[in-house]
Amino acid sequence: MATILDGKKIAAKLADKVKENVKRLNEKKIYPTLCVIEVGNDPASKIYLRVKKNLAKKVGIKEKTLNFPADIEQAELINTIKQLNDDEQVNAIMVQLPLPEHLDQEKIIEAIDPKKDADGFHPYNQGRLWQGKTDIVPATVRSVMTFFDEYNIDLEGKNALIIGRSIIVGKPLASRLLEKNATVTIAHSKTRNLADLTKKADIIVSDVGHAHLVTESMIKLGAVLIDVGMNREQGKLLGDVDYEACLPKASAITPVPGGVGPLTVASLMRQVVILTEKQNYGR
Ligand SMILES: Nc1nc2c(c(=O)[nH]1)N[C@@H](CN(C=O)c1ccc(C(=O)N[C@@H](CCC(=O)O)C(=O)O)cc1)CN2
Repeated sequence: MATILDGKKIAAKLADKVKENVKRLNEKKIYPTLCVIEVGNDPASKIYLRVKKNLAKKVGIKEKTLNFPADIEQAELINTIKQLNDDEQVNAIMVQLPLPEHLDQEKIIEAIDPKKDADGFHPYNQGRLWQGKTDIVPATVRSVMTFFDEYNIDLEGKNALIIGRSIIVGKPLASRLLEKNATVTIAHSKTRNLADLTKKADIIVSDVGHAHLVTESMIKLGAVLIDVGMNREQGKLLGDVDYEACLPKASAITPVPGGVGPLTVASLMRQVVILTEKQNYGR
């Protein structure tokens, strides 16, 4: 039976640490501030933003959300980001994804000052990550790596399969796993015979948004399964991994909900503190 990797427990531990970090900054009259940009009224984003707001308040991070209508013009959004880049009261900026289709996500992310890039999605920070500089890391990637640390899951020489090649998870995670000396494969929508790859994997991280894509017959005995997928079906939240069926065969597994999600939000708060500390280095 697999060890259940408890995202809520690890998130609470990380949040306590972040709260201490914030207290220390406050003693120097530094008040970490996160500005969140929300475009439109996507129901799932609303849930995630509420979780972020609540945790920011709990750990003492100042948070303000700017909500724009779904039909906002790209130039106006980029202009707002530029103003936030210049605002000394703002330490960290993030744009909640997904964005409405008429907006160019790449251009919007590129408008964020890399020094205030809470998500670590800016090409400059993604490039630094590939060079092994691990201070600014996308929150979901930080969350996945924290599970390996907290549960002493050794990565050296292991076959790690990432399913999904987004800049939010798949690509930056590959660089972190390589740093830890795993042998990394990235599968994606055009991959043939996915099961051939999953059966050889010691570690599988799935982020494709396809409910129960990874089944019991596709994994090897003792595999570590990290499920980033979040699929809402008939009011239920399901992961990319068939959790119940894989539980007896895996050695460790994250549940959905209660796995990667909560730890991602705590990791974002950690990232806000890191950005604030870097901006105030020497104070
Ligand atoms: N700018 C960003 N946009 C998005 C990101 C991101 O990292 N940056 N990731 C996801 C959404 N996300 C954070 O923004 C996120 C997803 C899930 C959770 C979470 O706590 N999930 C709970 C379940 C909550 C529910 O009931 O739906 C869980 O897994 O237990 C938090 C944040 C896409 N966009």
